Amino acid sequence: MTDRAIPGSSPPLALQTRDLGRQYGPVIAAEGVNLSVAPGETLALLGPSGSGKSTVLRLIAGLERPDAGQVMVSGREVTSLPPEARHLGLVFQDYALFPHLNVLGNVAYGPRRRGAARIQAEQQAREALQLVGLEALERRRTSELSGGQQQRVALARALAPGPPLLLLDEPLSNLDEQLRARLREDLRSLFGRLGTAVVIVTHDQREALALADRVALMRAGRVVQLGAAAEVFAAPVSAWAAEFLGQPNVFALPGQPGRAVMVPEQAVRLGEGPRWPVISRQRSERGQTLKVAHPLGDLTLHLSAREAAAFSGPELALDLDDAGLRELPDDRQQGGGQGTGPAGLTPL
Ligand SMILES: Nc1ncnc2c1ncn2[C@@H]1O[C@H](COP(=O)(O)OP(=O)(O)OP(=O)(O)O)[C@@H](O)[C@H]1O
Repeated sequence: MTDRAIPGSSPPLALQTRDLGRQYGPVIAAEGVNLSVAPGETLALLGPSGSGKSTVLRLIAGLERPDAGQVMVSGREVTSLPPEARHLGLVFQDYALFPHLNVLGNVAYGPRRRGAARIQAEQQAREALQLVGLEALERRRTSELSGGQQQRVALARALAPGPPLLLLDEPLSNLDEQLRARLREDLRSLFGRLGTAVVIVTHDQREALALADRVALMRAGRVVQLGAAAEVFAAPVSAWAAEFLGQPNVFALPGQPGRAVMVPEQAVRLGEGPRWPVISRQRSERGQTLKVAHPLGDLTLHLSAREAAAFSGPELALDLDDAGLRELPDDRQQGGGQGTGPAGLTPL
């Protein structure tokens, strides 16, 4: 998949990868990965477990060497450089903080390593701690922090040297749902203020939609869709992509092998047309989740409390708005990206 062209006169892209590939024995972890991230832009690498997201991030970081392709950071080719020579901020899942250093010491570590004098490094560290709202805790030992606070220290540590590109691998994965939601908000506003380019790995669709300007959807080592976050979610390229992005109603088209149809809920008109049996009703946060036996397949519908009260019988009348349906290639049987072992990792 080709990313957009680089205009000649604009500032260099914060990141560009060209045909990046990495294989582990028979497993193709990344293949033909072309990404670009403009300064200040956030790109999410989204995909199921085993689809190659972390591999791509490690290749960008220099923690792994690619078998093929190139990595450019701020217009400079860095493919053969070690991580510390790439001037990147890294926050990985196991964000090990240094236990023998306090919060300030942890965050000042990066600038010190880059040659800053102690006073200057601590100044940069304090600015980074302020960005993540932890300036009051600079003297704390890291073992005396909550999980969310440790996560913020890790982020401040990555930000302190002022890297033009920040790489985050599932940065919210070890936190409970409430904290995740709060940090998601914080990160979004932080990215907006910083102007740093960000690549964030996530398998969580909501996180990608909340944080990223653009999304690269990965399956079996390949980028299968790349675009503005809202567009990717609204217009998935295939039945597999639609289901992974959370569309419950994707059905094989009868008599048309390899073709499927996606029925977005906006295309369902309740209370008109033929009546279909309701198979199940479940209470949800918003109202009710219904399953309706429709000739296309079992339709899952989310009704508000008011709609649920209005349509409470054993049957539901509904009509589909043809213009709102999307016909898609049905690639769901091709396997890959579910982390189910080599058989599930054949590239598309
Ligand atoms: N060091 C390694 N040795 C062998 N195989 C590896 C190695 N690292 C990754 N793989 C394999 O490469 C594939 C892609 O892994 P990767 O960790 O990049 O996926 P991911 O999308 O980040 O998954 P997750 O969301 O579970 O972290 C997987 O099949 C994985 O088992």
